[in-house]
Amino acid sequence: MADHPPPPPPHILVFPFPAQGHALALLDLIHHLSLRRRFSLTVVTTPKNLPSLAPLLSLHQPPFLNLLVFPLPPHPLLPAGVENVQQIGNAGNLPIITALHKLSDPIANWFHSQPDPPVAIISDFFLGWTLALARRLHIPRFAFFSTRAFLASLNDHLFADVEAVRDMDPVVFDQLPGSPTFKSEHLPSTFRRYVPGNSDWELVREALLSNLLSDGCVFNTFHALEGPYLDFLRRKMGTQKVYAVGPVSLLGTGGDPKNLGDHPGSDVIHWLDHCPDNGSVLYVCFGSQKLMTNHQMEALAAALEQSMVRFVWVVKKPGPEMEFSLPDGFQDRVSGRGLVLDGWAPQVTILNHPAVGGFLSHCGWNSLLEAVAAGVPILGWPMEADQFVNARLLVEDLGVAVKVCEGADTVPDPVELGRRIAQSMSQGLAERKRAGEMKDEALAAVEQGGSSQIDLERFVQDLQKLQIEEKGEGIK
Ligand SMILES: O=c1ccn([C@@H]2O[C@H](COP(=O)(O)OP(=O)(O)O[C@H]3O[C@H](CO)[C@@H](O)[C@H](O)[C@H]3O)[C@@H](O)[C@H]2O)c(=O)[nH]1
Repeated sequence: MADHPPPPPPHILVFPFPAQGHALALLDLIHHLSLRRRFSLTVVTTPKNLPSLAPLLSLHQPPFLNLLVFPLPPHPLLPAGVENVQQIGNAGNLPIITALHKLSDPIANWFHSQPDPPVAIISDFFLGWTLALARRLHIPRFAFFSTRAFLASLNDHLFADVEAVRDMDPVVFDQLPGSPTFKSEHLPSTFRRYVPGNSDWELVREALLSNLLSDGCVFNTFHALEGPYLDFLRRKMGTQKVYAVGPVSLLGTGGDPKNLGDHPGSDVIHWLDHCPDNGSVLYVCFGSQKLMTNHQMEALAAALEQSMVRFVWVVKKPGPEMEFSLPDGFQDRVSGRGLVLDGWAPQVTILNHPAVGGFLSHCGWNSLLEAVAAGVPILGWPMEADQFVNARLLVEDLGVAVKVCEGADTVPDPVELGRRIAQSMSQGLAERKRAGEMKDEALAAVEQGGSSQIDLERFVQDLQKLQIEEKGEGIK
């Protein structure tokens, strides 16, 4: 008897959230899932977000990687043409989440028109409403977290009973591992900005609460960093389908900005190549969406100048036509030891350059993990979102970071910040040794037999079983 042809690869619908700090990590995971052609993935996006998928599309094509493009539904808080949080900063999260929710029906209609519809949805944790969509379509939903496992528990705890913590300060989380305590001003921005009864905010609240009710959760973290929180989530969700697969920046080049044609990175690498290979360069970057005020820029410029350290500083401009405000003559005075880059840099490549030995960061989770994976100590300036909570882990619990400033609107004292920078870049820094140890743990996690590699393979196998279940081939 002739052999049956192999079944087609499982079709999965993937829905990234259009913010670089969310999407790049999921693109790295998509890249990994697309390798060896084990899946047929359909990625939901909007027209203006297509360029950010270019690196992925240069590596994978249909039928293994497909796009499903919808115009972004309008929202009164979204200026025309804005489709990504990077364009308007953190305040863009709410209207973009709400606008994307309106794609529920169009996606369901598309699903029903497919000869081979998806057997699962993998979607960003800001898109928790996709759980209701998945239930409608009778398929499982896996939440992808571009941030840490602890944040999932924290958000769930905060939004489950808002009143219980509303007036508490500090807030004690005695049901979470380690019973952490945070000042209320350090809690995630989504919670601090939440307006009870407002329909957009209620959607966000429900979406965040849907994550731990989903069929599984995938985290850009690794066991050695967050073991107790991952175990807590497995108990809370009552499933082993909690996968820690990070650092995803080590998985491949799915979202690596160095592949983007309009963000050339060769000049900065060339510049770094001419610096001594001794970790003497400080890399300064505050993620993809934080726009600093002129006063903050001036203070930081003065601090960098006074520190006398070598540096690469990525400066985000207020608009394509606008200039950033640096003190007069600054670039001339730091010429040869400081490089200012306009808007975007190949961060992962820079962090892994041997000349780089420190990272002044806002403590966005991806930046932190990328620094950990590169063994670079962090000089933390947490500002908003989950950044205070992340800084706590890196500074107090793991000892790979020092805090040099805090607050989204803070204008640091240049003399003090310059002194802290100079001190932190010294070779004797204890955090430098710890960063080297954490790097070894991160690399071990993604190697064959490592915790993240095992979880990734579990995830792949669990997704493949769905196809077999769907085709009625016997997995119970
Ligand atoms: O010039 C740049 C700037 C950023 N990046 C990349 O962009 C990502 C930025 O992510 P992250 O460090 O997490 O910062 P944000 O863009 O600010 O991310 C948002 O989303 C994260 C979670 O997904 C949160 O942890 C942050 O607090 C929140 O601000 C990282 O992969 C960086 O490598 C570059 O490659 N080049």
